[in-house]
Amino acid sequence: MTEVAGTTGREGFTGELWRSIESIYREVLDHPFLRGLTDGTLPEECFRHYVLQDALYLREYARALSLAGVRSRDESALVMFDEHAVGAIAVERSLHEGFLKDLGVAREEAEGTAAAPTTLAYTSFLLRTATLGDYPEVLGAVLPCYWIYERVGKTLRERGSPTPRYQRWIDTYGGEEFGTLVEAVLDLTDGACDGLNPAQRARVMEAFVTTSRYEWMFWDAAWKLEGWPVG
Ligand SMILES: Cc1ncc(CO)c(N)n1
Repeated sequence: MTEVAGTTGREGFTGELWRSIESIYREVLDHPFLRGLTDGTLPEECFRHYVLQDALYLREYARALSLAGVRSRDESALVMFDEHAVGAIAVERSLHEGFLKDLGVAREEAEGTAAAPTTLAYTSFLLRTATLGDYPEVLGAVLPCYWIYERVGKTLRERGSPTPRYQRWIDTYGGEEFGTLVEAVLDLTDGACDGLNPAQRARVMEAFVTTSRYEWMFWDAAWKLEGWPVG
């Protein structure tokens, strides 16, 4: 193991969670959308689809984080998740001011964009789990949103991109600051899942795997310019 601290090679329950998605994560890194970000071949319309859908995603993700905070018994977790919810909204706004402006997408067009099937399915799953799941399951469901992006950000930063716009996107998630934040969520998850019985742990893992699948699907939907097949 080359990295001592950080979010790789973790022990404990979160380490187990990561090992359960290693094959999904490999498929994420190999996806043509992510390959295209770093070799510069990603068509602009796919990136545009991604950013428009991500703005919609982030609004709902912020709500799921806020619910995670409300559901926590721990005051510092409440503060942390609410800060992250604020952060997600700030990123959503910066997408409008940054990437969408840069891509020539007018605010009205962005606001008139409906959630694609995968965006709706993914955010519905997050919000359902955040409201109806047990608290540890909520943590399992939100964790890949942080962790996969952080690992993807670091890996893509190593690969680099010849396209300045794509490099800017990579830098959003590949920085040290995001890594520190993710580590705090990992530590919280390990603490909250300590003492769960095997059936409870299995449910946390199931939520973790489901979200990880949706992460792959989210990039895949942008790659395919996914829309509703009817209506
Ligand atoms: C789909 C998706 N997952 C995770 C993140 C990171 O917050 C994001 N911006 N978008």
